[in-house]
Amino acid sequence: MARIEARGLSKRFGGKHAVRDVSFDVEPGRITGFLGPNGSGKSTTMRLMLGLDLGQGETRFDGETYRELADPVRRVGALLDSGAFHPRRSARDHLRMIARGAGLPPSRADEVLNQVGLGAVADRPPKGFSLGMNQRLGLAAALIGRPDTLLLDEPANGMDPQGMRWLRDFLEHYAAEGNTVFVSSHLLADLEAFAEHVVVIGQGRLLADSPLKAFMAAHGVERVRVRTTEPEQLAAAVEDAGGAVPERDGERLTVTGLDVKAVAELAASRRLLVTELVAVSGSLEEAFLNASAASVEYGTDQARIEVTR
Ligand SMILES: Nc1ncnc2c1ncn2[C@@H]1O[C@H](COP(=O)(O)OP(=O)(O)OP(=O)(O)O)[C@@H](O)[C@H]1O
Repeated sequence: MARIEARGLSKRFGGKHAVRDVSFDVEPGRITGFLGPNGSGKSTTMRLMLGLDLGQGETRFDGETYRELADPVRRVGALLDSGAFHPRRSARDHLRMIARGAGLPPSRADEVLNQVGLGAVADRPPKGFSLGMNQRLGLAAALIGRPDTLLLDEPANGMDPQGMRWLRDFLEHYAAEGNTVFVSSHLLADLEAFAEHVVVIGQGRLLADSPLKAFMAAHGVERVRVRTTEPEQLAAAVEDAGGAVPERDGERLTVTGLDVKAVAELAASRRLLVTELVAVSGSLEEAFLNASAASVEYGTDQARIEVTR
C-alpha cells in the first residue's frame, strides 16, 4: 500500500514563496488532513506532489514519482479542481471518456457514479449540478481506476452537512481498507472531525506533521471551567498562583494556566465551595493559531514545530 514521501517542496510565484521547503509523509490506513488557511499553499503543494506545477523538491508514491508511475490512474486518484467539465456532456459520458483514456471499461463510469451517490443523475450534464454534486463527480473521476491513494483538495467545499457526513464516512471506510488518503481543508472543524493525522501549513511553511491529538495537546490551550460560590476570591487565588481568568460569567470562571488538580487544590486550601469543575480542551482552530504564532515568533529556522509522533 502506498506511502507518500514529500521532500523539499518549494514554489515561487514571481518573487513570492507560495511553498517553502515542505517535507512530510502520508501513511496508508488512515486519513491525513492537510490543514492551513486560505492562501497558505495547500493547492500549490498538491500540484507539486503530482508534478503539475514546476518547482523544487520531489514526491514519491511507494518510491516512484507520479510521472514514473506506469499506470497513474490505477495508483493515485486526485481531485484538485472539480470545475473542469464539458458543458453538455452527461456525467456518465464525462466519466466514460476518462475511463477510455485510462484503458478502463466504460462500465466503471456507472460504478463510480453509484459509489459517490450520483447514480440518479448520471444522464444529466454537470453544468446544472450544485457545487457539492460537482465535488462528488470529481471524486468519482478520482476513483475510476480503483487507486490505493487519494489526493483531494478541499473536497468538502460546497457540501451541505449531509454531504459532509457522507464524505467523512466514505473516506473513513476507504482508509480503513488500507488505502492512503490525503485531504486538504481550510475548515479546521471539518478536519477535526475525521483526520487522524495532520500536516499543517501556514504561509507556505510546514508547521507540523503529527497525530491530530498530539498537535492539539502541543498547541491547544487547555482550560478549566469552575463554578464556585466565591468567584471573586477564587479568581484572585488563581491569579496569585500564576493562572489567568479570561472569562467570568456570574459564579462560573474559565481558568487558563492551571490544570484541574491545581484549581481544586487552590479552592480547597482557601476553603472555597466548588460546585462544578471540568477540563475543557481547545479547538483545532486555536491550536493552529498558536502553532502559527509560534512559527512567526521564532522566525525561519524554527518554523517547523516538532511534535512527537
Ligand atoms: N498561479 C499563481 N500565480 C501567482 N500566485 C499564485 C498562483 N497560485 C497560487 N498563488 C499564490 O500562492 C499562495 C498559495 O496559494 P494556494 O492556492 O496554494 O493556497 P491554498 O492554501 O490552496 O489556498 P485556498 O485554501 O484558498 O485554496 C497564495 O499566496 C496565492 O496567492
